[in-house]
Amino acid sequence: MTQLLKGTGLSRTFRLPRTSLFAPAVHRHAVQDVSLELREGNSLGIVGESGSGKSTLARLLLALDRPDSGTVHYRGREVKPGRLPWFRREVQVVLQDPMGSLDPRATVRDIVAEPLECLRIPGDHDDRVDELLRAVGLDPSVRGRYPHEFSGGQRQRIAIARALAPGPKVLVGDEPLSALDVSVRAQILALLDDLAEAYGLTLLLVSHDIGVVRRLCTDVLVMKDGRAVEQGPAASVLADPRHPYTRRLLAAVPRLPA
Ligand SMILES: Nc1ncnc2c1ncn2[C@@H]1O[C@H](COP(=O)(O)OP(=O)(O)OP(=O)(O)O)[C@@H](O)[C@H]1O
Repeated sequence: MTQLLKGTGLSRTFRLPRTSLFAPAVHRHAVQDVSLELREGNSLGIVGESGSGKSTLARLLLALDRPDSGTVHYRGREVKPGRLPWFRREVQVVLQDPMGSLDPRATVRDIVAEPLECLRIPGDHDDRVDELLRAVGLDPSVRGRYPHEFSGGQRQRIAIARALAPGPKVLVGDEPLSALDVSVRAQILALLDDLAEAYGLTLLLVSHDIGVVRRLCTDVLVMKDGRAVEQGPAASVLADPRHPYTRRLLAAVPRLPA
């Protein structure tokens, strides 16, 4: 299977603001020496408690932030923050908060067409926007409306349509369901599952919800205090976790009575 995204020895430390004139500078090791591989057709779930470094790791892999050490490669080519049109066509992202990630002054048409225009992708953008809206379960007639006119779930559908616009191979989701009502989560989860199948997407999903990862991912990486404490096929890691932290995470997942 072709290797798509690869992170090697990634570390990122943040210097926190001093809390007083005399307090020593504090450094937060958000990600420490993490390596991972994403292979075509597989999907990787990054799980861990809040603050374990999941989003920082995702930002490094998306080349939205620069590691202090380590490298990111896509199909063997090194990726560094900067103008990366070739990489942005291949790897797209859906963030947690669809309201925060959609420009309130832009119409749905302009939001979904943004990557097509920024990446100068040829073709009829209006037709492509309509096709993408249909793919995410929205009627193309909504193209002239604004984000505030939609529910949270519909806004996340718009964000997903935008991410799919350039025809990416990899879709990164940073907690794409956690800002949504519980009733809507299952719908967006099913949509991501269907789209991954229909478009042959490789997913990289950051989630604190192991149920989501169990449903969508073939592989899992468990983060604790910035380190990857366990990684491997989801079926074996989630059925027979080796690390006590993974066991604790799994034990914290509420189970519905059969
Ligand atoms: N820009 C930043 N400046 C300072 N500290 C940061 C910054 N970004 C992240 N951190 C710190 O790095 C650590 C890891 O944060 P990160 O957001 O990656 O964790 P997370 O697992 O995604 O958590 P959550 O699920 O709550 O989003 C946290 O302690 C966080 O406070």
